[in-house]
Amino acid sequence: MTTIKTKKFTDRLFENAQPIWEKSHMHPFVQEIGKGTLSEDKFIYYMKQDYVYLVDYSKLFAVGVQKSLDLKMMQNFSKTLNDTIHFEMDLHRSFAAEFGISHEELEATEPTPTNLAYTRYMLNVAQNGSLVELVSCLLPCAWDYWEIGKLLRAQYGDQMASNKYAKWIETYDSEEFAAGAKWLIELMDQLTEGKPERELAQIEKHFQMTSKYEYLFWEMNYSKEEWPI
Ligand SMILES: Cc1ncc(CO)c(N)n1
Repeated sequence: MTTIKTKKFTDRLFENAQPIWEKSHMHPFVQEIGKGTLSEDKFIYYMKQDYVYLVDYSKLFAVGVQKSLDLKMMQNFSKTLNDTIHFEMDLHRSFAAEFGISHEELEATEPTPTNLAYTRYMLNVAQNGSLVELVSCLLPCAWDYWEIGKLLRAQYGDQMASNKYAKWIETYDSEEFAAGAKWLIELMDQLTEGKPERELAQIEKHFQMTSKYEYLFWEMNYSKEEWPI
């Protein structure tokens, strides 16, 4: 007897996003983190922008708590919120300390046009859309960072001892970070089960859009985008 494995909705999301994700994976900013050759000024710029990004990103999990369908889901959203503001942002705080940047300076960072557009897009969907639409915005951030963590470990794992950004790779390749990404993938499949194509297409639109913003974020860091006025 042969069993037919039905394709999950997240398999479709993953496959269709590959052209965008691959552009992120090949981006010089990502590759130079992997090699440890990225200039410190670019990395510091990124840590500061990412810190204020994560403040808003965390709020999406808080909206998830509010929109949860049951207590288990609430626990998962609040755990991921907690992991983001403590575990993940500790990475930024420890790199900042290494580079002589205070917590106050980190928090006072003015988001750039790209950063602001990205977080406003997600917050708008979170506040005006459904739970599954919110998850479609959260997912590429968590999933592709996990992919990048695994990829850089596979590509440059043998050079980690001399890489000053090793802690970054270790964070996104960690069990803790993977657990959050895996939970969001499962949640997406659970919430989309039996949904009509019209709704799936809307969800995929958010997934693709936030994937594109992920790419733009790498680009923004590499060019150290600033407000022109
Ligand atoms: C821009 C961006 N996307 C995703 C993550 C992973 O949480 C992050 N730290 N920053």
